[in-house]
Amino acid sequence: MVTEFARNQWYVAAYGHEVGRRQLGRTILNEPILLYRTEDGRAVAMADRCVHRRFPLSESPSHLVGDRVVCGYHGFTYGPDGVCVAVPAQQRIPRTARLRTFPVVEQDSFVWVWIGDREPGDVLPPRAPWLVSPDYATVCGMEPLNARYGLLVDNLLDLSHETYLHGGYIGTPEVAETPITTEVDEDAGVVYVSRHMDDAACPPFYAESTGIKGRITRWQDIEYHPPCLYLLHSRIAPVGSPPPADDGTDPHAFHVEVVYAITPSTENATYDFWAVARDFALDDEKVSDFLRDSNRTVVLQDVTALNTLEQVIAAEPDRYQELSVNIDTGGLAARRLLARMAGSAPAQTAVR
Ligand SMILES: NC(=O)c1ccc[n+]([C@@H]2O[C@H](COP(=O)([O-])OP(=O)(O)OC[C@H]3O[C@@H](n4cnc5c(N)ncnc54)[C@H](O)[C@@H]3O)[C@@H](O)[C@H]2O)c1
Ligand SMILES: O=C(O)c1ccc(O)c(O)c1
Ligand code: FES
Ligand SMILES: [Fe+2]
Repeated sequence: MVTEFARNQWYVAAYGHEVGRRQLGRTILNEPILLYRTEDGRAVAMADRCVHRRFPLSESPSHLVGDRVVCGYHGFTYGPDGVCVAVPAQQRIPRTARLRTFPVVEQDSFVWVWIGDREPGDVLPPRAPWLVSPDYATVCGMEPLNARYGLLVDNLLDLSHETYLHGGYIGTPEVAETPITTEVDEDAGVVYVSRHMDDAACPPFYAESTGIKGRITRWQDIEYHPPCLYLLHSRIAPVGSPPPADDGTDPHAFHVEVVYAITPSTENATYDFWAVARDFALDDEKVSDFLRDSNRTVVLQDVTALNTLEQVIAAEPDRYQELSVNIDTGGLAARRLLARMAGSAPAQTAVR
């Protein structure tokens, strides 16, 4: 699986609601990053290391004064552009006293940062509009993973694991039993994996939230925008319901957009951002509470499994042998695109 990082890409650093008038520290692609919001509401990102003696500016007693951040060790003070504006006991400020800043885009409830040695230019992060749409109700969270990000990519691109890891929540026998189709849009660099189950058991995650009592038609349409954004268009309808109409309306079905942002922190740590947006029961707080708790449990089941796998793989000699089968085609396509983005040849593994 993939461990090299794709640089010159957008990565989710935080939810917008996490970035405010107190400093937040996140490490992304091994870069310690300080995040905070200026008094006029702009999210800023800069190196989380004082140029003087490396004290972290996200850690107390470092603190904000207006839009400036004051280092908590000897008082070096920096503006939101990273430039040092004051050092203790002298007027002269060395020209080199400045923090590297990172381009920031706030979009679809995420704070995205650009990590690389080039500027993003007009490249924007991929979209997840449901998370801020009035036509959807969204619950979200983030779990830190003590595992390399490629393990989470593999996990999310192959949902057959739901039958085994997530029984009683989102898994049923039909998920692992139903074959998938995989397509890659090479130009856009997007991987599509679809699994359409015509007649399946309805897992509690959907039975409780939609109120459906019997068996269902269940579509899982994955759209992975490497490196960071994963979308699962989930369509649930009572078995035998009509498909979406030609004009795109789909009144007989329930739709859930399951969004993950996979942000590598270090070689063996990852931020696992998750969000579940639904187009039904919009004002029902009980449904929101249920989906939030249920999805957090699902995420923690994956976190536990992937943390275990990380220990196993970290202890294995390099070039250990994997065996891939049909369910892995999406994950292998993702690895190929990620390796291309990271500028390295993908490790070959034949699908048998
Ligand atoms: N899925 C693929 O294999 C594939 C391949 C290439 C390009 N694309 C492009 O990706 C995008 C999505 O493709 P797709 O095949 O998933 O789209 P689709 O229109 O076939 O719908 C599939 C998914 O979209 C959701 N959906 C359908 N009607 C909806 C409605 N009225 N409201 C809310 N959700 C609804 C359902 O959850 C369903 O799982 C499209 O722009 C398509 O052109 C998809
Ligand atoms: O397949 C699903 O429906 C589904 C729902 C919630 C998740 O967090 C997920 O990973 C998959
Ligand atoms: S380490 Fe920041 S002022 Fe000394
Ligand atoms: Fe999972």
